[in-house]
Amino acid sequence: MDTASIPPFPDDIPTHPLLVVDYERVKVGDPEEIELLWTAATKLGFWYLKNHGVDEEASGMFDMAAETMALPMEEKMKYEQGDDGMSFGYKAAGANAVDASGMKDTAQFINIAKDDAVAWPAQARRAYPSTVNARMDSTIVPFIEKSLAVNNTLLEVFNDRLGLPKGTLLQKHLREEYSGSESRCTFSPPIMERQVIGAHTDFGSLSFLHNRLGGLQVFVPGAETWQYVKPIPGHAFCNLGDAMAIFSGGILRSNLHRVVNPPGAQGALYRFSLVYFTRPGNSVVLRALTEESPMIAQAVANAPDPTKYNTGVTSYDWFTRRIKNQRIKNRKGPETWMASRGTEHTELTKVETS
Ligand SMILES: O=C(O)CCC(=O)C(=O)O
Ligand SMILES: [Fe+2]
Repeated sequence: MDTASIPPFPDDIPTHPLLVVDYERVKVGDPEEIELLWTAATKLGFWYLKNHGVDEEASGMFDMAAETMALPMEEKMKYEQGDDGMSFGYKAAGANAVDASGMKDTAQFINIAKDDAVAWPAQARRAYPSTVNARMDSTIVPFIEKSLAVNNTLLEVFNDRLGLPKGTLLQKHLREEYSGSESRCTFSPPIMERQVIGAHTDFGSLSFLHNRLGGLQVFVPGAETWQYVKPIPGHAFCNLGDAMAIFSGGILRSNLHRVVNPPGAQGALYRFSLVYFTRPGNSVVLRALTEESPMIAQAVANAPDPTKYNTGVTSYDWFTRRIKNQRIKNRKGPETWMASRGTEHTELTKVETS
């Protein structure tokens, strides 16, 4: 998409402001910037990240997404992710529910496993359309490698601020271990009446999101309504997912968000978005790291429901359950949607059908 021709995000609709974190300053250990990141991560779990250095690779990924979405449907469906709870590959629009009533989503996805980028040119997890293979070397591997580096830097900051022994969080996100980590490109047509992606918290640890058009909304704790967050050129969005909320005993927030048709003049356009998701290794058990950090032990001791931080399941099980129960083909009734829920399940269930 020609970014210069994108109509501006309307200036007359309310948006939720996010803190702007400078990646370069975080990387060199600037204490003020780290404090800002910590505030963003503990209050809302969403922030802008500038100076991340991944814009060029992101731009290539948008091109790859356009090339892939333009393939004949029959070709794309050869790489469909299926109904067993795996998310790598292609997802057709309408394959997922967006709410308890079983309303269908409007987004197509092309998701590429971190494990396939690392193993390339060998295949680790699955095969992809020719448009993906053609850009593995030039675009996808560089995008995933850079995104991994950014997310790992942020994970190390959280590790230290949570009082965890050095390397504890990185150990749970080993490059060599298979995981649900992946890049995702989404593509959705201008449809006002339906949600693009239903309300959810992210399934893994850290999401690094590049948006050109609006449509992303957050449900701010204590607020009455969904609020747009505005894309700013050169700024990515970052947000934390369920695994970090659980590891930290709720100190870090995995906030609810959803995607609707972009507002204003942007609403007439087809929407692409791009995320890199860092998720824990498949074997990692999702539990609060109370033995590793007195701060986390304290947070769990003070939590209204400490049991929710001891899930008893691996990252693989958590992820598979959530993906699988979103699939329309697996739907039996509202209980299937409920079975797809993450850490927001207990506190914010009521907003999910709104
Ligand atoms: O497209 C977006 O703006 C966000 C996508 C998202 O929340 C997701 O894929 O988890
Ligand atoms: Fe998300």
